[in-house]
Amino acid sequence: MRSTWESNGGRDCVNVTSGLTEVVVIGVSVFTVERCRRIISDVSLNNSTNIFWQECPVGKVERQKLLNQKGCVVWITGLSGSGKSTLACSLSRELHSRGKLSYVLDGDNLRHGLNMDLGFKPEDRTENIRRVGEVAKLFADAGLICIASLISPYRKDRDACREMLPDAKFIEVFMNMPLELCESRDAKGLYKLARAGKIKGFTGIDDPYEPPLNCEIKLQQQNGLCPTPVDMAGQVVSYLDDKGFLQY
Ligand SMILES: Nc1ncnc2c1ncn2[C@@H]1O[C@H](COP(=O)(O)OS(=O)(=O)O)[C@@H](OP(=O)(O)O)[C@H]1O
Ligand SMILES: Nc1ncnc2c1ncn2[C@@H]1O[C@H](COP(=O)(O)OP(=O)(O)O)[C@@H](O)[C@H]1O
Repeated sequence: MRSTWESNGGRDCVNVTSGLTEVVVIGVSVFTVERCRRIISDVSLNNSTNIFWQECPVGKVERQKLLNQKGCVVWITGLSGSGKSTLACSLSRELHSRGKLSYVLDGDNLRHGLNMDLGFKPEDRTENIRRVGEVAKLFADAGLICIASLISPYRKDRDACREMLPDAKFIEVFMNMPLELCESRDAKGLYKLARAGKIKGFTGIDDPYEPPLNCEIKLQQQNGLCPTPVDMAGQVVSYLDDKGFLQY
């Protein structure tokens, strides 16, 4: 019998040749060398390796000039019923009327297609937000004002999207509406089902919503009244205008 010790990323690994079979011992596990080769091959098939970035002669700058605007992502977060979709539509309409190109990525809608394989477990929500962040980044690169409206309840997931979009191109809009207001609206009857225990893990009821710590725009009630969707869209448009996104 022959054996050799090798370092394996900090873990010890012993390669043993006994009779006809060469095996690899990692910790308490024993693998045949053939099995190890298959694992390594699977890893390199599952993770993209040997890939190269392709440049194109028409780039973001050219697209932005054509559109006379700068690509960015307006990320609307808040409880179910806080008015995310309503604001997204109102904002999109207002931008359109000013001749600015936008596109709405709505959580509910994306769960009918791109994200139809995902549920509402924390890891599914994280993957949901990651995918939408990547898609939003592509839209911003295309030069559009991308409006993403998702509950996006976990701060770390929203922050990960922010990191994908440097240079202040990620504009987080927090619908800071009290749970009582959202629940009283209950446009889809989901709060009622969640209170009755018929939906588990509902945001704000038995799953957490982590409010942003430093968002760009916070929308809330004033003197107990919710601003109209048009007023709220106006606040976001003013922000985009001030920051120079509505021209090139
Ligand atoms: N468990 C649970 N928790 C929260 N919401 C639920 C749940 N189950 C279904 N729904 C409906 O799904 C919509 C939220 O989808 P999102 O993709 O925005 O959610 S998340 O960002 O991944 O948390 C949400 O839409 P909005 O009401 O527009 O927010 C709900 O209609
Ligand atoms: N600014 C607002 N003022 C009054 N009602 C609103 C406002 N925004 C939304 N609503 C109402 O609240 C309900 C939930 O709005 P919605 O946009 O679907 O929320 P979300 O997308 O966050 O679930 C709808 O019935 C909508 O008409």
